[in-house]
Amino acid sequence: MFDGLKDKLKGFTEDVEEDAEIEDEPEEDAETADTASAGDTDSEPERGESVERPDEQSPAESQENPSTEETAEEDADDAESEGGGLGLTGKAKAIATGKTIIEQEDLQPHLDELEVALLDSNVELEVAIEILNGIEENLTGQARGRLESTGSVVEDALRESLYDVISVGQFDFDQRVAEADKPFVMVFTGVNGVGKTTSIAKLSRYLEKQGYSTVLANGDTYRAGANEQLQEHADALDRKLITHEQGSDPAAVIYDAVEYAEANDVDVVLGDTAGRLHTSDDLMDQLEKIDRVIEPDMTVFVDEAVAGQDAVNRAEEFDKAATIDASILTKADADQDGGAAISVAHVTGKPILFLGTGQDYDDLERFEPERIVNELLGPE
Ligand SMILES: Nc1nc2c(ncn2[C@@H]2O[C@H](COP(=O)(O)OP(=O)(O)OP(=O)(O)O)[C@@H](O)[C@H]2O)c(=O)[nH]1
Repeated sequence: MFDGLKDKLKGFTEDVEEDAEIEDEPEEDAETADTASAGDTDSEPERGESVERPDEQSPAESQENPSTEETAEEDADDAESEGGGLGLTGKAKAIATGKTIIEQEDLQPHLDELEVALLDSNVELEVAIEILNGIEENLTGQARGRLESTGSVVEDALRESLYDVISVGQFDFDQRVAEADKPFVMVFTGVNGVGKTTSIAKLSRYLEKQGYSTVLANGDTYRAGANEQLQEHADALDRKLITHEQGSDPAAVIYDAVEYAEANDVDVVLGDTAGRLHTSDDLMDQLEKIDRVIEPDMTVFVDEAVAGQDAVNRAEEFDKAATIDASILTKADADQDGGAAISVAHVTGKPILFLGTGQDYDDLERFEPERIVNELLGPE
C-alpha cells in the first residue's frame, strides 16, 4: 500500500538531514552571540533565514522518557524562552548547546522536490502546499508534539504535517455507532464500480465483529442485476436484504429496511444506492429525497484510492452536491500513490473512515491517521 509515495517521503527526510548541520560550539561563543543580539525579539523566521530546531532526544533517551506530550511541552517551553527559538538570541543558544541548524536556503530545494513528488503521487495541489507549509511551521517548533518523536527533526516535522492534513474531521466511528439510537442508518453513495456494494458487505462483517446486527437495503433500483449482486453478499454473510423492483423509489426501500430493523431489533441499516455522477441530476435528487425522508445517521461517500486525483475531485464535487459525512476509500491494496488517501479528508472536510484493502469481507481497515502516517514514513 502506497509504496511509491513511501519511497519519495523517505528520500525527502534523508536529503534534508544530509544538509542539516550539527553544531557544537563552546559556551563562551554562545554568550558572545547572546549579548550581541540582546533585545532581539523576533519570533518568526523570514524566508531566507535559518530554520532551527533543537536536536531530538536519542532513541535511548526517548525510551526513558516516553511521554510525547511532555517532550512537546518542553520543546514549546524552550521555544518560548528563546523568544520563539528563531531570533538571533535563540540561534545563539541553539549553537551553544549543540543544535541542528537547517538553513532555509538548504531546505527550500528539498521542499520544491517534495512538492513535485506529492503532485506526482496524485496529492491535490492545495493539500501538497498545506503539507509543505506544515513542514516549515513544524520545523520552526510552532505546532508539534502530538505524535511520538522519532529522534529526527525533519521526519517529525513531516509526520506532524501529514497527520494534520489526513486527520481532518476524524471521529471515533465505533463510539458514534455505540452511542447512537438504534437502528443506526448508513447510506452509501459514489460512482459506479468503485466497490460500494463490496464495502457495504465488508462493513456488515466489521459491525458483526463489534457485536452489531445489520440489515442490508438495495437502494440501487436503477441498475439491472443490482438486487442479485447484493443478494449474493447477503447470502454469503447470512444477512437479511430488503429489495424492491427495479425502477422503484430507493427512499422507499431504505425506509422499509429501517422499519424491518425497528421491528426486529436490528442495530444498523446499510443502504446501497445507485452509482452516480454528481452531475446526474435525477440521481442526485433521489439522494436528496433519501436524505429528507430517511434522515440517515451517516451518508458515506465511497471511491477507489487507485483513482487518485479523480477520486479527490469526485469527493469534492459530491460533498458540494450532497451532504456526505465521511468517506471510504477502496482498493488501497492496489494503490502505489496514496494521493487520494492523503487528500480526500482535506478537500471535503470530512474524514476517511475506512480503507478497503482487498476483495475479502475482512479486508476493511479503520483509517487511523497515526497508523497511516506510520505506514507512509515507517514506524517511529
Ligand atoms: N483489490 C480490491 N478490490 C476491491 C476492493 N473493494 C472492492 N473491490 C472489487 O471491486 C469490484 C467492484 O466492486 P463492487 O462492490 O461491485 O462495486 P460497486 O461500486 O458496488 O459497483 P456498482 O454496484 O456497479 O456501482 C469488485 O470486483 C470487488 O471485488 C478492495 O478494497 N480491494
